Amino acid sequence: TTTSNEAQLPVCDDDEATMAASERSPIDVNPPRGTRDFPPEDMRLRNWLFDNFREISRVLSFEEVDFPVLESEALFIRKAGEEITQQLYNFEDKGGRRVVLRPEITPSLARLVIKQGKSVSLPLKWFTIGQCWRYERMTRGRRREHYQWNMDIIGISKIRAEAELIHAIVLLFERLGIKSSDVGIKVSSRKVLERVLQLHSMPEKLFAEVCVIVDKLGKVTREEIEKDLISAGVSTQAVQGIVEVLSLKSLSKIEEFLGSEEEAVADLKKLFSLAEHYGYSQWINFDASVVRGLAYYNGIVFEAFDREGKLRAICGGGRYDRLLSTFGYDDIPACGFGFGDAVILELLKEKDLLPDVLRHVDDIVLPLDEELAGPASKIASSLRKEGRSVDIIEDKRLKWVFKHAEKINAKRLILVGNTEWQRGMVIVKNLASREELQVKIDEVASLS
Ligand SMILES: Nc1ccc(Br)nc1
Repeated sequence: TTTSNEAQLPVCDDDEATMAASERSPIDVNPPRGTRDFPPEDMRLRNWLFDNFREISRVLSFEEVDFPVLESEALFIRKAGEEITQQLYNFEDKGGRRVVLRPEITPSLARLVIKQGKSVSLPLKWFTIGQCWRYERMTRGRRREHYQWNMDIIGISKIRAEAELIHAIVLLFERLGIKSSDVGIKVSSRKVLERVLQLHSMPEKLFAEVCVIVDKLGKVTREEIEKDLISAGVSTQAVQGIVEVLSLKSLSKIEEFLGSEEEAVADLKKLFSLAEHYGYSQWINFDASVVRGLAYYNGIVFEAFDREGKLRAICGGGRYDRLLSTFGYDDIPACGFGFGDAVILELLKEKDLLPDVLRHVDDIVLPLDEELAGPASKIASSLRKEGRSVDIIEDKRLKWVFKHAEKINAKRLILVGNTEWQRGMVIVKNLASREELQVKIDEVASLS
């Protein structure tokens, strides 16, 4: 009851709970717009892909790290007009802090490198697989989250770092059955563009914004790109210089254009030479139009693409030697890549390379009567302690159990029956050979 000066309390949980289900308006059971659920069959495929990411990270001797999906918005405030910063999933938390669901991993990794400071010895080779977010108006109906495998090398200024990262990507493709005839990796260096701007006396501060604009090549018209460059303050001569250099189709043409002393040329020659020794030359090719869309790259950049040109970039990355100073700290040379979980699966589907990731269980334990629930538990427990996966089934007819066993690819069916139990035995049915044995209870677990 309430006195006159007490506000009428809202309907309390009990009332809500006692309301008949039919009176509640049903909640929407779909996940939030642009996000995905992973039911078992999708989760098995995702785990299969991530296990491959982990295996390549292992053979490259990278260490796994992780970061919060929630980050300070300050980590991603950049002025270069990147799509990624224009689509921040940002908000103010209950403490009034400006936070984001991270759109990428690299800034978090840089933050941890800074935080760990002198306590870690360089070089660092870190990897992670993490969910990244963007808030895009759903007009385009694109996803708002995806998982990215990130590999980063911190503290190596030599081209070895880029060569190692590309090796990881190539090994991953080969491990998944993808061939160099299916996929290529375009390689260039932002130092090419940087030099063109210098030759046209363009201010250094325009560099990042120019790269972000030029990255739209192939996505928007050339006219739009030229217009954006002009409005960013690039002179018409510099725009022509950019257009000319981006159309050069070979490293030798770049060398002719910039001169063989250019750092960009030396870097790229070194990378292609190392590629020969790694044995992955057939996977990479120079393409001056590759700049990638992140503001902080300053050197070699690369991206993998399907040669049929049906899909978006499969992965991409590059050198970012000057990221840490944008956070107010001393720079440390770094490079890395991000590899999303979506395009690769589209490619594998296209190439009919998706695996059959079926559910597998070792044993089904079936008590044949109610009062055998305990004995069945004892059997299951002993099997599980031996590391066998066990599915205890109750209240199901044998016909259903055999169907279920086939669906989950069970190896054995263990029937716990009264008569046998009284004699200290159970029935073990090998579902592949159909062989049936009576086995002593304490020998079931050791029987493989
Ligand atoms: N950066 C980013 C985040 C989320 C998705 Br989906 N795509 C790109």
